[in-house]
Amino acid sequence: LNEKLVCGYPLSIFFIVVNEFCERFSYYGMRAVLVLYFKYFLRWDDDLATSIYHTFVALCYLTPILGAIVADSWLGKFKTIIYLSIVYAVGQVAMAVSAIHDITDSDRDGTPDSMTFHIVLSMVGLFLIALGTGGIKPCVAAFGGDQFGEHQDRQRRTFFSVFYLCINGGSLLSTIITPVLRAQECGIYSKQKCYSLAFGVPAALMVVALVVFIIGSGMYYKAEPQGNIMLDVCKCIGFAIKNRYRHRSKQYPKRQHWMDWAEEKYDKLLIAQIKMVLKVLFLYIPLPMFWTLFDQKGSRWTLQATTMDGNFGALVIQPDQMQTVNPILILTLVPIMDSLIYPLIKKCGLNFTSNFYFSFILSNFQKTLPTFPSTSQSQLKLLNMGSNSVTVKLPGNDALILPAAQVYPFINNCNTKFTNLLPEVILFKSATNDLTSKPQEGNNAIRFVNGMKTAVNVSTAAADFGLIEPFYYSNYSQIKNGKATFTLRSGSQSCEYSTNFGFGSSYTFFIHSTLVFGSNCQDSVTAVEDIKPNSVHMALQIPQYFFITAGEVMFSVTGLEFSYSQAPSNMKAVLQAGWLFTVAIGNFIVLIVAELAKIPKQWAEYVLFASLLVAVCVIFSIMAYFYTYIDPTEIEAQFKKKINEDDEDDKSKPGKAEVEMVKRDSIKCHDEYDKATQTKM
Ligand SMILES: N[C@@H](Cc1ccccc1)C(=O)N[C@@H](Cc1ccccc1)C(=O)O
Repeated sequence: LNEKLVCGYPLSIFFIVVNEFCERFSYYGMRAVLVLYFKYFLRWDDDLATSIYHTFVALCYLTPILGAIVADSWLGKFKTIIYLSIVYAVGQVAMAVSAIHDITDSDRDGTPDSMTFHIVLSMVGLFLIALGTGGIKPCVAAFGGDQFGEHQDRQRRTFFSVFYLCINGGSLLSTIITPVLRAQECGIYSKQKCYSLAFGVPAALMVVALVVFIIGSGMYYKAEPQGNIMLDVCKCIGFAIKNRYRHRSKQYPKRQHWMDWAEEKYDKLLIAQIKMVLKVLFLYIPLPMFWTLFDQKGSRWTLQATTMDGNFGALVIQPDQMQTVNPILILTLVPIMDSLIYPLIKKCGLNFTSNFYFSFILSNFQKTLPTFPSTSQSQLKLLNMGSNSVTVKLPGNDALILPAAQVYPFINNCNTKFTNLLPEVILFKSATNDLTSKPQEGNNAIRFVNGMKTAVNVSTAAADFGLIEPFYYSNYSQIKNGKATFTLRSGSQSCEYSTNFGFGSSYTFFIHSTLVFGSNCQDSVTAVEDIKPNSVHMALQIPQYFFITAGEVMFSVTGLEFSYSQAPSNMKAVLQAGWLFTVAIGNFIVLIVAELAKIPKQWAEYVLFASLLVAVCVIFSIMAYFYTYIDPTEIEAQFKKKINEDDEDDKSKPGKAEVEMVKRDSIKCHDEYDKATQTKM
């Protein structure tokens, strides 16, 4: 093994953790701006953008199986990492090139002329990235683990914690930096949002990751691949099932494990290794439920943040920036957990979920949405444009006193007739394209209704509402939070109207018929709140991030190490891939339940997830209680020793019946396997 040690750690792991830092920077940085690239550069709608995004993420966790098989059976981990990193870097470069609008912008108007070129190149890029990032993922962690000797268990555990810290250090930096890069303007002929830079920097980091990994080349311990192990595993399992079926009659004695039915044909060491793998894979069955919840951070939790108030005083947090809370918490929690809380929790055996808390927060924030009309109803607003209050009698309602410059919103059946409304009372029936959900990214959706007899032009620094005809309304425009000043113009006359906005509201501003242009038209515009601003503060998401991240630290960091330590020597990467496969299934559950099944009530969906997770926690605790830790190296050594002894025996006692030998070995090896697996978890 590795001879160069620094403080008891092999020097080679330095290159591996730096490689992981850069690779995760590259992956998360690119992912942070991907949906926006789809939406604003490729001009896809929300549904297509989110579907392709989730498919890409799921693919990234499916490809580890491919990488692991190649590494464990054919190329070895080192070469697999090198080759797939090259594929990965090419994919990142393809993404960066696909985002250069100037390439196909022959008319130089700032928009690409051949969208097909950009779509095809970016899809090829994403496919290569998924192949690269997924393919190397199980290899890098397992390769890092390989650098430690048999007696360096403690150091290996610390390595997996530091490895996790590097993942989160890289992802934290990139999720802060790439959105800033994207917001820059760049271009040769015309300036546009700089997606090419936002993808280019992650591409550069991937090249750095590859170079760093190659520099460490001379220092690594490189375990040799041991043939097409996965094919052998599949054949062996298939034979065991077939053989068991052939000998199903009661006259054949039972065997301790169903895999023992492969003994007639397969090496006992291989059978023992398959038993180890199956034992761990069985324990993985409930895991996808955790990832289902965990991966909603990127989708549901970010959407939840768009309905919250992100004003932190000097700092205004954007909804997608809330995701950085996860790596920040990891960077603080991993050291605390490792040295203090984790040993304590391990002693008490506590387990918890953040989802019930999450459901509680959710039920609160939805209160800022008004009641929208059903398909048989319409939303109407009565606006008194006069200077005195008026009494209005609505069909089926008591008389209503409507003060001057006030609006009365109500929902009514479509066929209701209104008669005898005073001339100064405007009946405003909302159009079918009315906003019925919170505006995106915490913005405010604003429109104007012109109650004057002349057309009025309305504009602010951030938006132009255009010329609004008499008794007509403008389209919605998005306004950021804070103070906004609107300029109202008619011919050469103008006046200004100012107001303050929070986050995620929608307003209709009514311009009174009595408006007189001058310096100020504060009293001649009435604001009607269609959707209330977000009243629940984004800081309230921090506890739910805390709980899910604490769960991640206890579950994911240890899981990485567990998958390594419990895997037989020739299937280390395969078990890492098995762990990542549970992440892929979790993502598919999100896709199916959250995206396709479309449970009508959001709270019901969360309660469903929370209940499932609680049930899964109970099942998992029982399974983990009965799991017995094994030492694969010891078991393998014993088997190898036994096989060598038997070979010697065979040479000295020629002609011994093969079947007899298989039976005897089988009994001995079972005893050894059982002895090595006696220690409970
Ligand atoms: N905590 C995450 C990183 C993260 C950063 C920013 C937003 C969300 C998440 C993390 O450590 N990820 C690890 C392990 C992992 C977790 C979930 C699914 C697969 C792997 C990673 O390797 O990316």
